Amino acid sequence: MHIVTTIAGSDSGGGAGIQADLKTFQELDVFGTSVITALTAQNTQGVMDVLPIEQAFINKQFHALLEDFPISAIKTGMLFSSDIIRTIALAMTNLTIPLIVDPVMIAKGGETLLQQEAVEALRNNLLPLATIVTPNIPEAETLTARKIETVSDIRLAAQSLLQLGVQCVIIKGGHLANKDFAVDYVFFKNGKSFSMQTSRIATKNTHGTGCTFSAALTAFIGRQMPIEQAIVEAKKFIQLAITHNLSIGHGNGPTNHFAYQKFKESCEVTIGETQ
Ligand SMILES: Nc1ncnc2c1ncn2[C@@H]1O[C@H](COP(=O)(O)OP(=O)(O)O)[C@@H](O)[C@H]1O
Ligand SMILES: Cc1ncc(COP(=O)(O)O)c(N)n1
Repeated sequence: MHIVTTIAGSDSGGGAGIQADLKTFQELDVFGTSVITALTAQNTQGVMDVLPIEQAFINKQFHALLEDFPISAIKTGMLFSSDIIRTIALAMTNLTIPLIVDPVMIAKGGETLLQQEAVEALRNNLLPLATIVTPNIPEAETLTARKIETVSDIRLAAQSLLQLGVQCVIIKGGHLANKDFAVDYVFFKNGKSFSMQTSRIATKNTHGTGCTFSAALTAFIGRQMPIEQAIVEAKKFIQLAITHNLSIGHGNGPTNHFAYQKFKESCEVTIGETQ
């Protein structure tokens, strides 16, 4: 059994954060463990409050796992403050476990999940340790201090993130103004790149899409799948989870983690260039 870890915030509403990650891990046959960085009082309508966990206790959770389990992949989600980021970065130094960083910044409702002062720590302390970073467009803009409107802007932003030492950058196009397709762009340190296109699903139930995508990626990497195949399978997982989304709650409902195992054979991802 492969063991993977999510270092993220708790979403009491169950659609994003630690809860989305563990549900995704379970569906993909890996044993999920967690380091909780913050509690959120949250539902499909928004985040009502955030309670960050003390640095020392975050450290204890992480070391409890590292001392006991042969962890095969780690992902980070909501990290909230520069202190929390530095704690995680310090504990990750000298580990050779693949690290997937989902640079979560703002909830769908606009609430802050990463303090403004923490962006520098994310760039300078954590990204150099990352195997893969998965920003959406606004996150990539914040991390690179560049406006992103075209595919050429996406390529420049990815190059600037690769220069920090990340092995692979996936810029997710969920926020691009394309009503027909959801296209993500993948860039590797060795210069290789490709795009992944699926049909865009017209739904408001996209709570937790970024968390679920990066959790699926972490599970496949943890299962030792080759990195390019893991990225495409994670795109299938999120496409099916959005296609079969759950209309629960009064706001933006969550995605459906059960869909991949039922429908994966029928899901098409079109691979293209990044021009
Ligand atoms: N309406 C949609 N239909 C299909 N795929 C989508 C849709 N919205 C987002 N995605 C996909 O979900 C994943 C998460 O993207 P995104 O929503 O940009 O992340 P985040 O939740 O971090 O903002 C990406 O693979 C993106 O292409
Ligand atoms: C605890 C927590 N972590 C992350 C998100 C972001 O969710 P999304 O994946 O929709 O960007 C969230 N709303 N809450």
